Amino acid sequence: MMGTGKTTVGRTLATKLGYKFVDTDEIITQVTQQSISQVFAASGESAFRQIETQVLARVCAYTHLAIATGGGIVLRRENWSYLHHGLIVWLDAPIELLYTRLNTDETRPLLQAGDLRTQLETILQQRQPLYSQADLRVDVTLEETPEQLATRILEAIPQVLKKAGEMPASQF
Ligand SMILES: Nc1ncnc2c1ncn2[C@@H]1O[C@H](COP(=O)(O)OP(=O)(O)O)[C@@H](O)[C@H]1O
Ligand SMILES: O=C(O)C1=C[C@@H](OP(=O)(O)O)[C@@H](O)[C@H](O)C1
Ligand SMILES: [Mg+2]
Repeated sequence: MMGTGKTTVGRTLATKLGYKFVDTDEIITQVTQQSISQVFAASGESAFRQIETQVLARVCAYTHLAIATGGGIVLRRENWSYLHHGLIVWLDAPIELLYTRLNTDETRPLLQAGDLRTQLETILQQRQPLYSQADLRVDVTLEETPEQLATRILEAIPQVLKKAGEMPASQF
């Protein structure tokens, strides 16, 4: 979800892994030469989603890469086939934490109209079933630094891989 720390923690996680790092929003900004807000304003959300899918389709092919996506990446079914090239981490954060972080933020076009708490609740409710399809869920707390969160993710990954290895062939 927006504001959970994907961009920030993803970068730290990549460093810890010795991986390269990309953020799909940053690539979209580079390719379009526009901020995310400008893309939404000039071309609309649906055009943004199309570019987002194209970017994900490219970056998912790489190994040794940590990818931070935008929180809406889960919305298109097509994106899941690309996401599943890797291990999908869901940073799960309570509304209050998101509110604290995004209260004065103007860079997320989907949160600029109406009451922020209501907006966050509505979007999170719609997306929760999609986020829960991730391989690993990590609870985000206000106290933990990006560094600490990245360490916790790293520590949890072997368990996810072990579980996947234990799955009977019929699950695939
Ligand atoms: N663990 C953290 N502790 C404190 N602030 C954080 C943490 N993770 C992210 N932030 C801050 O919260 C805001 C949103 O983080 P960001 O990485 O952009 O989230 P996302 O990419 O998921 O939308 C940024 O201002 C970032 O500096
Ligand atoms: O959740 C979303 O629909 C979006 C999340 C944003 O990225 P972050 O999740 O990094 O804020 C950005 O892609 C765009 O504003 C739409
Ligand atoms: Mg981000």
